[in-house]
Amino acid sequence: MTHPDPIIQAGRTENLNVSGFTPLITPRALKAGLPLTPQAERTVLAGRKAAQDIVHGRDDRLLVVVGPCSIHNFDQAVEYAGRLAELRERVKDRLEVHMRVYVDKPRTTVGWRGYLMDPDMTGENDINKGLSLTRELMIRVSELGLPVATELLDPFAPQFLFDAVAWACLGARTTESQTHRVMASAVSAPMGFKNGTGGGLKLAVDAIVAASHPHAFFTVDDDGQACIVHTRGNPDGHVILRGGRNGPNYAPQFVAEAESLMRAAGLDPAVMVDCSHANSGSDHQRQGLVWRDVLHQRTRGQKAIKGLMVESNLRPGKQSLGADLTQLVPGVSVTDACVGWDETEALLLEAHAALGRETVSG
Ligand SMILES: O=C[C@H](O)[C@H](O)COP(=O)(O)O
Ligand SMILES: C=C(OP(=O)(O)O)C(=O)O
Repeated sequence: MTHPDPIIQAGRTENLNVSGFTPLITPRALKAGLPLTPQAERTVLAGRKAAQDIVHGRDDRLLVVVGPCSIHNFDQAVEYAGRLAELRERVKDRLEVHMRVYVDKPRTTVGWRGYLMDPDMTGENDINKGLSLTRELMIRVSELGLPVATELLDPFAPQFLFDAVAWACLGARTTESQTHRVMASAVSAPMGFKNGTGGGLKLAVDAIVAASHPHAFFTVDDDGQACIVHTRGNPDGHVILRGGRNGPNYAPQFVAEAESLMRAAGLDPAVMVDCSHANSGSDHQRQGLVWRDVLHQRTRGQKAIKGLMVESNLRPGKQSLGADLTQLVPGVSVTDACVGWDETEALLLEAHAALGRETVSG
């Protein structure tokens, strides 16, 4: 007698929840079509070195990672990058400015997964197109002399994109993930590790220690061949305070706690504060308050503060992603609310002035 359930009839035990497989371009083919240009390469190398020097205390400037919560439009991202590249030049003696080119979005439950995963924002998930557009954008941004900062989320993405990345981070949802820690150990760029969504700080320091050691994991090589990667470990990790379930964590006692946990782990103390997320209660109008408070701590002598992060876009606020994409307002975030360009410029200039006074008094 045959079983009534067709799956049991067929005797299948795998791919029961898979609706299809689509071939993915190889890293080599993607890079051959969109090679890193010499100018972009110079930006990546200089951006990495500057961030490494800041993290290890060899450079007194502040690392500023600023830009959209998520990229969703190529031209708007290039316009933003053009403005930020000019501003970077004006403040570069005291601030090392990198642009958030965040294309792979972790979600609390479900939602649009970002430009890399779904560049058309239709739910079609044309990842081949997302890879190509993201790579082209990262190269364009780097060619402006502006280093690219991004979140490391999808396990295969670095092989396609990370030659164009100057600074990377593990987000609050993945800092405790073994998969992501071992991937971080392979990354050539300096990396920030956020505290967990619950506020856990020790787990970020544990992640830095884990990622600084050699590991092995599996992924694909440049030819798309499945392979085991053996890593050396990433020595350039730092903590990012982003607040947690119990509220913000940018106040001096949290910075001091991060500093002492890092010292206890034998690491150079290096803390970046994310002015957004739980530190602003996701209210973009509060990012400036956090920015000023942290700057004040730094100019009053808290040298473990090495960086600041701001979610910023051409225009302030956020909009929801409806079915009719023609209704989207240009330059407004479709994920977390961002400060607009004018405020971004004001905040960076204010920091530049404040750090000038630090030099004079320090
Ligand atoms: O920075 C982005 C978001 O905070 C994160 O991706 C989670 O987003 P969600 O809570 O809207 O899903
Ligand atoms: C997702 C982000 O932040 P977090 O991991 O802190 O939520 C982000 O910076 O885009």
